[in-house]
Amino acid sequence: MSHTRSPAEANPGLAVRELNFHYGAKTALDSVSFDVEPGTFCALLGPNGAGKSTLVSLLTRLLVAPDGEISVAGYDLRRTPRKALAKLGVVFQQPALDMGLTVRQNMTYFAALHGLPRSAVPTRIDAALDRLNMRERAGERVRDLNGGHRRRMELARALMHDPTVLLLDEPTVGLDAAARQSITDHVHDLAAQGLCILWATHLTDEVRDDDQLLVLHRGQILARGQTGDLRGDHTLSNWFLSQTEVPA
Ligand SMILES: Nc1ncnc2c1ncn2[C@@H]1O[C@H](COP(=O)(O)OP(=O)(O)OP(=O)(O)O)[C@@H](O)[C@H]1O
Repeated sequence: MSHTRSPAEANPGLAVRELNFHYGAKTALDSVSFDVEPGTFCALLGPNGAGKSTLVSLLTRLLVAPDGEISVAGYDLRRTPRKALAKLGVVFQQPALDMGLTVRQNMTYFAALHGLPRSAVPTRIDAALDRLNMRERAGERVRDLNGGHRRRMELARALMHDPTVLLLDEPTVGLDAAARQSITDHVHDLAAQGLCILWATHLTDEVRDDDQLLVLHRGQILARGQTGDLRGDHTLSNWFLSQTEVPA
């Protein structure tokens, strides 16, 4: 069955149009619209309670919005969910790894969940681990890895099915400064290789001046654009506070 492409589906990366979501009487997202093009690192910056997790849940279809439109790599998430989700990689806030299995065993298990052809799995795993400089860790048990390497493994796992869009929900929670830096560097490299990245965070020091920025506050997009242009002469932290502070 064919259908007319919507404006959102014209974006080969991620497109969101007029998304609303309510928990009972509580509005969590209010007319949220944005685009992230391939080859772009886009930070979704919002204080606690802004609606970031709700948005991630809608993008991954854990929740379904009553209206609005989401398109992943040109596939509408409502009309063609399997195709859209096949183009989406996700790193959730809470690690989901079997500590007793090796890196390769964890990834093999995940490949099966994705329905990747058995014969292709070893090559896919090696390629994904190479992208994160993790191949030499393939035989180690996850419990023996440090927090930074565990996260890198999860990133590699999220890339195994070759997604176009990569979604990360506060991926540096619980990591020390060096590991945080390493993960942010790796994910910027992935954007430079052509991936479309949406990185949800409440930490301004994870955002660079040439990143795209979406500021989410109380369910609404308050600002969008290139980070350096938006912050002007202010530090990002001060500018962000001025955007999101609640008058006393
Ligand atoms: N299950 C729920 N029932 C009712 N309200 C909810 C529920 N989940 C979230 N909310 C509310 O919706 C709003 C958005 O929450 P959400 O968790 O999406 O924000 P967030 O930006 O991810 O915050 P955090 O960084 O603290 O996780 C908040 O006001 C929150 O209290």
